[in-house]
Amino acid sequence: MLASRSFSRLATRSISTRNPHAALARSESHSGEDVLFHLGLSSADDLSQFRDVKYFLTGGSRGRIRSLANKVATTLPSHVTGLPFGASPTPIGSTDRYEMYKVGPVLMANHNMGIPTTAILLHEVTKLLSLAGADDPAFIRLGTSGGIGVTPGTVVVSTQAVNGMIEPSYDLPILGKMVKRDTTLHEGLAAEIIEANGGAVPLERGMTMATDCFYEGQGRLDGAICDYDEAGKMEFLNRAHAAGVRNIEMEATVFAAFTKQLGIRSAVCCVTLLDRLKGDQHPHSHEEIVEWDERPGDMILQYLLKSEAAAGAERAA
Ligand SMILES: O=P(O)(O)O[C@@H]1C[C@H](O)[C@@H](CO)O1
Ligand SMILES: O=c1cc[nH]c(=O)[nH]1
Repeated sequence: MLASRSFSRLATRSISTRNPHAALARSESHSGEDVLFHLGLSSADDLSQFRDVKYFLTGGSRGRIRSLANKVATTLPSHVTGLPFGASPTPIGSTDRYEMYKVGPVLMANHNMGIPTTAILLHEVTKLLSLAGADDPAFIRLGTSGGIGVTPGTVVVSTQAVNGMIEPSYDLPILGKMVKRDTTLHEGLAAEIIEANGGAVPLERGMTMATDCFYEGQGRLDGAICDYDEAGKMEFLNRAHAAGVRNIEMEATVFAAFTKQLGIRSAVCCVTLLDRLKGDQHPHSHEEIVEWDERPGDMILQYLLKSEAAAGAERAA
């Protein structure tokens, strides 16, 4: 039995940006509107359809997000999605850089690969939801990763993100100075996701390392350039494991730091496609990889169902 208190959504607050110069920047745009350039939307559009967004789900691949949007549409009850039976979600805005869907209170978009494209999406989606006046939406990244000492197919629900130096920090050069930001994730949201999963998808808690390179940054020996050896790679991976890192991907630091800075509840849930202590190339079948790729999304569907049921019960009480 779920403690409905842990899923409570009654005490909410609007998502907000933190930029005292926003009005000035807007007055400089040729039409006076705030353009969300990569989403293909602007403050001049009717953004009221985003006011009810309670969850923003993102992951690298557009195919994963498209498939997730369809699953959300068929899994959540129609009084939540607002979609007629059999309707398929269609992309919103420009699909040139990102593909974005909205199904009832669930907004979904792919972020592509790596920190820079994820940062752009986070800025523009946060501005979008702030302009729309959305209340306290949770941001969740659903991705793939390389495990460290973890059985492939396991979803790691991150406790904290660390950078490629195994430090709990997102480092961004701003105005010629290195700015370091805290990468702590929201404990309560992770606990709700794990509780809702109820053991259906194999999961572990652990730190997630985000690197700026899939090959050298993750200590792979199979890139086009490699200036270290097997012993150096294993020393790095074992050091990361000893520090509590259980998987490696390429976005968790910016995701954690950005959301933490704006007080947005966030979680990172990435399935491990291989155990990096055993190799660098994906040794598993295409079918297994496809099935594992969907696991974080399937886990989050359970969370959405429980969270929406609790919200409905609270409204009725
Ligand atoms: O969400 P995805 O599966 O894209 O996350 C990981 C990290 C990189 O974006 C990519 C590398 O293969 O997969
Ligand atoms: O090893 C892996 C697998 C997926 N994504 C990564 O970043 N690394």
